[in-house]
Amino acid sequence: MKPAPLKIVADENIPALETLFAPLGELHTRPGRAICRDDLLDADILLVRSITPVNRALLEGTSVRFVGTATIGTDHIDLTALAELGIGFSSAPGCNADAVVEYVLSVLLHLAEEQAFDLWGRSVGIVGVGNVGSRLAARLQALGIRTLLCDPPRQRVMPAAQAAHFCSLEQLLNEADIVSLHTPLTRSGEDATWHLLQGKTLAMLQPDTILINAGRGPVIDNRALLELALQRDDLTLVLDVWEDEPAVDPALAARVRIATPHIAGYSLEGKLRGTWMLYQAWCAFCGTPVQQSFAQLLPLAEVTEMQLTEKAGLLSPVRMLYDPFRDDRALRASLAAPQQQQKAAFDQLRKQYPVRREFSALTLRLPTDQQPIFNALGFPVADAKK
Ligand SMILES: NC(=O)C1=CN([C@@H]2O[C@H](COP(=O)(O)OP(=O)(O)OC[C@H]3O[C@@H](n4cnc5c(N)ncnc54)[C@H](O)[C@@H]3O)[C@@H](O)[C@H]2O)C=CC1
Ligand SMILES: O=C(O)C(=O)[C@H](O)COP(=O)(O)O
Repeated sequence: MKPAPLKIVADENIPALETLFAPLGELHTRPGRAICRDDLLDADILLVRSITPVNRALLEGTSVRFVGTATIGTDHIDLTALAELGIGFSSAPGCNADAVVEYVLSVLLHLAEEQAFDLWGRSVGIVGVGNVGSRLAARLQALGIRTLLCDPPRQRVMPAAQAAHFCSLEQLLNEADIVSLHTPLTRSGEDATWHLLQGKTLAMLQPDTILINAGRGPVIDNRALLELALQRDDLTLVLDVWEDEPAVDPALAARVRIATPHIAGYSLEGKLRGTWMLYQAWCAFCGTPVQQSFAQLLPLAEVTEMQLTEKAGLLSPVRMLYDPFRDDRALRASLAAPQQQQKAAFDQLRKQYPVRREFSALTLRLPTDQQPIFNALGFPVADAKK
């Protein structure tokens, strides 16, 4: 008897499923929030994004053998239940880390222009120095911008010489002009990040601080943040993630300078890399050869080169690739809809997100003396065409 084809159940918003997973068996796509146990009774593989809670109730009694999440974050996955049920698992570590870094860099350059401050005179405190945080630090340091790093779990396991470059959360909040959060969301243990910033820690923010959260919403107590924002109009808040997603508190959004719908990681490269990593993980899990290539997934960018004159500032190529105010306007427009439609609108903005390319997709042609700084920002550079 012919073996039954593999059954793959996947979130419909995972790109490149047709290319990478359809050849492996029967592909069934579903809205991520609707995936339920009945869908999985005879499934082999479950592929999700961050909006599907994956736990014992979803999986027990099904035939799922492998779960993949096309995301960096794993706070929606009960890893203990998966291990106890003997189900293989993979996330996609680092898949969209560069996209998040570029979101933060773009936000900072846009705010520096809007508020007329010198970014080189400010220090950036990075909380969580993993894939995202370390890459952000590397680009800022290459640009010559001062960073403060806080990552107690990493610091504890480092040689003393390296650990000395790290500081406590309190020191960071006391000294940084800009605070950017890049921890996972964890709810237990000595490094738990749930409400890492709450009344007491939020009160440590220095005057005129820019606070960015492109990690997970509940890392900041959003009610405490609103209370603080109502008292302190010196703070500039940038939120990509919200405590009760897909709901956004309109009162908080009104106090936030840049409000975006959890899209910091949504570069085309980042999304495709996520699916690609799951495909590779599945092949490794079942010992089959990798038969596709990542290169085939990634289309050439619409614009691959840009000529810059001597006078061009850092913002011009950055803005061309990613303008965070575009996403801010779209989210605010969705908040004008009747309340019962707002959550669906948040999901819709993410589902229909326009193509956004990473800095690596755009080669800048510019005078030799300008090349190092643009290169430090993350762009490939080449000599200007005569
Ligand atoms: N807004 C978005 O679109 C995206 C958000 N994310 C979020 O960003 C998070 C971080 O991503 P990665 O850097 O790739 O993860 P990672 O796992 O590489 O790094 C996280 C770092 O945070 C540190 N950490 C843990 N607890 C901490 C604490 N209490 N204080 C300070 N540091 C702590 C860890 O030691 C680790 O070094 C993800 O877990 C995900 O939730 C990731 C991608 C896109
Ligand atoms: O990778 C992560 O972690 C993220 O936060 C993703 O960018 C979130 O994307 P979705 O899975 O929610 O589409």
